[in-house]
Order: sequence, then structure tokens, then C-alpha cells
Amino acid sequence: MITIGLMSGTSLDGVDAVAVDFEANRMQLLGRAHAPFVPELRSELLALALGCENEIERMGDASRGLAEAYALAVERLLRQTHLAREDVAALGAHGQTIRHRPERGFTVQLNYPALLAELTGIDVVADFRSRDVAAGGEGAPLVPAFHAERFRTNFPRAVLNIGGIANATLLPALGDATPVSGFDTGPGNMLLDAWMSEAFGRLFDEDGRTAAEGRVLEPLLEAFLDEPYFRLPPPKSTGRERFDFAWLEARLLKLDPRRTLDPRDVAATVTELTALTAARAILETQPGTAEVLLCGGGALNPTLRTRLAAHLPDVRVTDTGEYGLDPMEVEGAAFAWLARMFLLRLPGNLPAVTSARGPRILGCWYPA
Ligand SMILES: Nc1ncnc2c1ncn2[C@@H]1O[C@H](COP(=O)(O)OP(=O)(O)OP(=O)(O)O)[C@@H](O)[C@H]1O
Ligand SMILES: CC(=O)N[C@H]1[C@@H]2OC[C@@H](O2)[C@@H](O)[C@@H]1O[C@H](C)C(=O)O
Repeated sequence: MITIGLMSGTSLDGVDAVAVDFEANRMQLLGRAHAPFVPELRSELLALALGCENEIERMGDASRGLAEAYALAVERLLRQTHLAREDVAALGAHGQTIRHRPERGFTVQLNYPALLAELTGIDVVADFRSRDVAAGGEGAPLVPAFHAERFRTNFPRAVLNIGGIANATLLPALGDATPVSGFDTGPGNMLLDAWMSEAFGRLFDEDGRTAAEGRVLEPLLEAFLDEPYFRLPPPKSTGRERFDFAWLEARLLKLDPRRTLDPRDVAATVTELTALTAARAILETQPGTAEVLLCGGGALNPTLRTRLAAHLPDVRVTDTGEYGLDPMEVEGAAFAWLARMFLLRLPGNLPAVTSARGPRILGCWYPA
């Protein structure tokens, strides 16, 4: 069975489409395509995520733009892989998270799966998170079940996805009865991206160059670490509701009301925060972790990788590419896998991760 996963994450950089063949002995990656969001769509999605005027009309318009970007990514992928649409059993379309409030019993992924089915002529599976939340779960992270299927081995490993938010999956050695666990460790690239935009007018810190020129400001780091989320025990998940630019600005203003800090030092400190909180979370939850596999855009940031390795001294730090899955393909492949799980009517969540009342079939089907 071939399915395509479509993931547009909290970074709002665009959508990744990943085609996976599950008939082969191991799941085989057939290709990846990307469609960036045009700046107007990006800023609308950001406004909706933060809360804005006239939300219903704007959600309607943004959902159309989103389905068009998803369809463009699918068309690119079909062309590139020479797949016919009849070859694809379904698209697993995550949608765009614009609000995540599991503590209040809801999570909202903006999407327009009916339009996507119409534009592509392929069945769509969407709305993967709400059933888990309805069953009392966090609705996130959902990728740990896929990580376990693909990366669990005979020694304890962790997979660390560093997107806008960072999430870790702890994989005990095969045969160990300890359940797989996973949770959001806190900010991934989200605060760094926000700072790069504010201070340098750039979308992100390419190759970690800006942070590499700065030094970590200890008082600022301490102020960051005071955030209660880092002390919460799992299960836990978070998003832009907590770690937005306002979060960063509040702490910066308190420490540096006259804005005298070198912006490169702030970039270095924000990078350090991501590395330190993720490394601590892994070591505290699974102390014997022997290897950490990085994925997501943060895996492409050498400064962040160096800081992570410094905080994980006895752990081998590498990325999923070493095991055959490009770091930028992992989330898309996970949603291809989740679509397949839906088609097979198998549960996609791990209750030990999300704290849902039980395993649940995730998603909703829109035939072409
Ligand atoms: N060459 C690079 N150097 C440094 N950072 C990079 C590089 N390439 C990508 N990134 C970072 O990765 C981010 C995108 O990561 P990714 O696509 O994994 O996020 P996402 O899927 O949107 O987020 P999430 O996993 O939270 O849903 C960019 O916003 C940027 O911060
Ligand atoms: C609510 C939501 O969209 N959460 C995302 C986000 O991006 C990373 C982290 O926060 C993770 O919890 C989740 O995505 C991944 C794909 C997941 O569900 O596993």
C-alpha cells in the first residue's frame, strides 16, 4: 500500500509531502516534495494561531489556501516519483494546528480535506488528533508510534524531532517491558525563528551561524528555564500558545529593558535553551539512552547539534539519515503511516504517550 503524508508544522514554512510504500519488506520511501507557503498565507496562519479579528472568515480563506498548497506538494511529488494518483491509497493530511488546548478538551487543525480530495482526485484521511483528545489524551505527539515501528532496536534510543516545537520519543531496548514514551520537550526552532525575524529580518538562523557568533547569557538562560512547562512531568504537549514571541520578549524586557544585549548572544542563548531542555528531558526520562536520532529542521543546525552533544556527553548523537530516513522526511512519513493505520482500522495513538483512555483509530476519511 502506498500512502502520502502531508505535514505542515508549527514553523509555518510550508508543507512536506512524503510518499511511502508499505508493501515492501521495510517501509520504502519513494520521495519527498515541498511547497512553501506564500507570505500572505503564512501571516494569516500565524494570526489565526495567535488569535485575531474576524477569525471565521479568515479561517475559511486560509483553509482554501492551505488545501491548494497541499495539492501543489502532491502534484510535485507525483511528477517526481512517476506515481499515478490511482497508485496512492490515501493522503494523510495533518492540517495546520491553529489552537492546541488539550487541557480544555480540544485541538484545532485547520484543513479542507474535501477540497484536497477534489483537487487531487485521491482519498484523504485527515483530523488525526481530535479522537485522542476526545479520549482524554493530549492529541500530541503522535509520531512516537511511528518512531517505535521504524527505529526501536536492541539498545535504548531516543528520537528527537526539532521542528517549531521539539518532541522526544524514548524507545526502550527491544524486549524491555517499559512502554515507549514521548512528549514535547519545549521550544525547538520557534523562539529562534521569532528572534531572527525580529532582530535580523531573517526567517531562521541558517546553519546556526548567528548563534555560533554569540555567547550564552547565563542570567537570560536562567530566566528562560524558570518556565513551569519544563518542570511538568509527561504526558505533556505544547505549542505557539505558550512559546510565542511574547514569551521571549517578556523575559528579555525584564532583564534588558534598554535593549543593550547583542542580538547574536540572544540567538546563542535561545539555541542553548532548546538544546539543554531537550537533552535534560531525554536523560531524566530514560537515563540509559545510548543514542539520540535527530530529525526535523533543527537537525540541520550545526550549532544546535553541537550544544545538544555537549549536554549528552555519554550518548551518541546522530540523525535519522544514518538509518535511511532523511531528517526532513520523518514527520511526513509518520503521517503517511498514520493514514495507512486508519485504512487498516488500526489504532495510531500510544496511550502511554498521550494518556488517552485507550488505543484509538485516528482520522476521518474523505473519498475522492
Ligand atoms: N539549514 C538550516 N539551518 C538552521 N535551521 C534550519 C535549517 N533548515 C531548517 N531549519 C530550521 O527548521 C525549521 C523547520 O523545521 P521543520 O520543518 O521540522 O518544522 P515543522 O515541521 O514546521 O515544526 P513541528 O515539528 O513543530 O511541527 C525552520 O523554521 C528552521 O528554524
Ligand atoms: C498540536 C500539534 O500540532 N503538535 C505538533 C507540534 O509540532 C511538534 C510538536 O508540536 C508535536 O507535539 C506535534 O507534531 C508531531 C508531528 C506529533 O504529533 O508527533
